[in-house]
Amino acid sequence: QGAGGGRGAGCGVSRMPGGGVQGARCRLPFRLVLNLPAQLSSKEGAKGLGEPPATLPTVGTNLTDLLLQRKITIRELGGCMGPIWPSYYGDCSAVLFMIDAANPTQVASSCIQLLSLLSAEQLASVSVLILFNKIDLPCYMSLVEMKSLFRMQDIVSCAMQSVTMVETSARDGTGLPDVLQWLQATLRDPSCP
Ligand SMILES: Nc1nc2c(ncn2[C@@H]2O[C@H](COP(=O)(O)OP(=O)(O)OP(=O)(O)O)[C@@H](O)[C@H]2O)c(=O)[nH]1
Ligand SMILES: [Mg+2]
Repeated sequence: QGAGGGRGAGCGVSRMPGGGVQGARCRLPFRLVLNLPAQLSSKEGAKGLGEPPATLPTVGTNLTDLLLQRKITIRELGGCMGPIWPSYYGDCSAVLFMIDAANPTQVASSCIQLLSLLSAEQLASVSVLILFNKIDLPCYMSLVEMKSLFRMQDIVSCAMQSVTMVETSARDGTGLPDVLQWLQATLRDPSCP
């Protein structure tokens, strides 16, 4: 999800250029992280999110620092980088798996990618938040529809991880306070790696 809207100076968030991996441009309905509003900081909490930043197509990988209880770095990996996602698993404390809820043609490939991620040994003790994004679009699929299409009940009951789901719009900011609360609670948990 376009993480290029960096305007972090003085507001608790800084964005850095990508880590050097620049994949070919392609659009897939899933990726690992999201863009959070630049106003995000531990002082302001979920109530101070303000206007969401602009969204942009994902190119390669993007890094964003958030100041919560401590500094955390969010790495966004584009869907087309799926083959090299595992190289980042070892350094991961939480996973945000973002799905394009307005793209029914890619549900199957998103589901396969999700299953592969959930079955990775290195992520066995890492909590996972699934974001059904783009719910601002008129054609988006509801949470009930997405859960049914993904057979989410089966996936969650077989997963080693704690799996949570939320509907979001990176465009208008819907659901982002929930994402922030989940991140804070997850990272506060002593069992978080
Ligand atoms: N309407 C709407 N558009 C969004 C939202 N999030 C991102 N976009 C836009 O959707 C377009 C495609 O972005 P993505 O769906 O992230 O696809 P991509 O970045 O090309 O590829 P991946 O992130 O690797 O899947 C871009 O122009 C984004 O700005 C959203 O919540 N709502
Ligand atoms: Mg993207």
